[in-house]
Amino acid sequence: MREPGCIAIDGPAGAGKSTIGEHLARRLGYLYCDTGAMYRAIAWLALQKGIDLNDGPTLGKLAEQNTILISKPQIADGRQYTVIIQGHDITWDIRSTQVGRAVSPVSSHPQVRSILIAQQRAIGLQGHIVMVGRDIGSVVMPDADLKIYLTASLRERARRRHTEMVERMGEHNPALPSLEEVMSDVERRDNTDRKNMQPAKDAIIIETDNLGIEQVLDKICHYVEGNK
Ligand SMILES: Nc1ncnc2c1ncn2[C@@H]1O[C@H](COP(=O)(O)OP(=O)(O)OP(=O)(O)O)[C@@H](O)[C@H]1O
Ligand SMILES: Nc1ccn([C@@H]2O[C@H](COP(=O)(O)O)[C@@H](O)[C@H]2O)c(=O)n1
Repeated sequence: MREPGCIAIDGPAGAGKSTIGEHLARRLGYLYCDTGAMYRAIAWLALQKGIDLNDGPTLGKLAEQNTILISKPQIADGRQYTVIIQGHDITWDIRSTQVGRAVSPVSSHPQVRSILIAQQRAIGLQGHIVMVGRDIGSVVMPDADLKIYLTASLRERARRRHTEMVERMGEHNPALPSLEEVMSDVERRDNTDRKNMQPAKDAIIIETDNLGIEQVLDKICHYVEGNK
């Protein structure tokens, strides 16, 4: 039996896709691709250029005409990878609250999706890869050998994201948003993303509210073993 060539991990914001995806790829010696970074890069560029986030055709052209380069981290500052567009290293900029608020409207346009999905498919077809996103198992790589859909309650996902911000920004930082603010941002994103984040029919759904990172990884590795 063969190893899975592509493992798709989908799910809503804060479900743990990037954390689990990166660890899993390292355990298996696979490539790791976070497709959310590509949508975020286009949202960042749209904000820089002052493009109307409702203007699908212009945003589609922006995605078509700008190459997003995603490479190994190179800089040891906690990044999972480096993202470059138009010569700018935007690895951390794409994690800002502004980009977080712009990315779902940008990704909702079919003109943007069709361009990025084609690029993601080309990456996925290289094989031996863990791809994380919203629609990897359902649309980008419908023939993926293993499809995982990670989820957790809205409150738990917001709590995780807020904890991460406290660690990064410090708990007395005046710019630190409250848990309620983080929760409403995550909820807004869920609502806009809903149409494009349905689990594939053959996805294994893992509820992670009561599971730690290692437990989720062990569960997925169990399915990887079962696929061999
Ligand atoms: N099972 C888990 N238990 C506890 N914390 C977790 C778990 N999985 C991930 N986390 C933590 O939750 C936070 C969000 O995880 P992560 O960034 O991987 O989510 P994501 O699904 O990729 O989110 P997004 O779609 O917004 O990028 C991180 O701080 C991570 O360490
Ligand atoms: N396959 C995907 C991946 C992401 N999106 C959109 O990008 C946003 C940011 O993704 P993160 O994983 O970095 O949070 C996300 O909210 C979606 O709007 C997508 O549509 N498809």
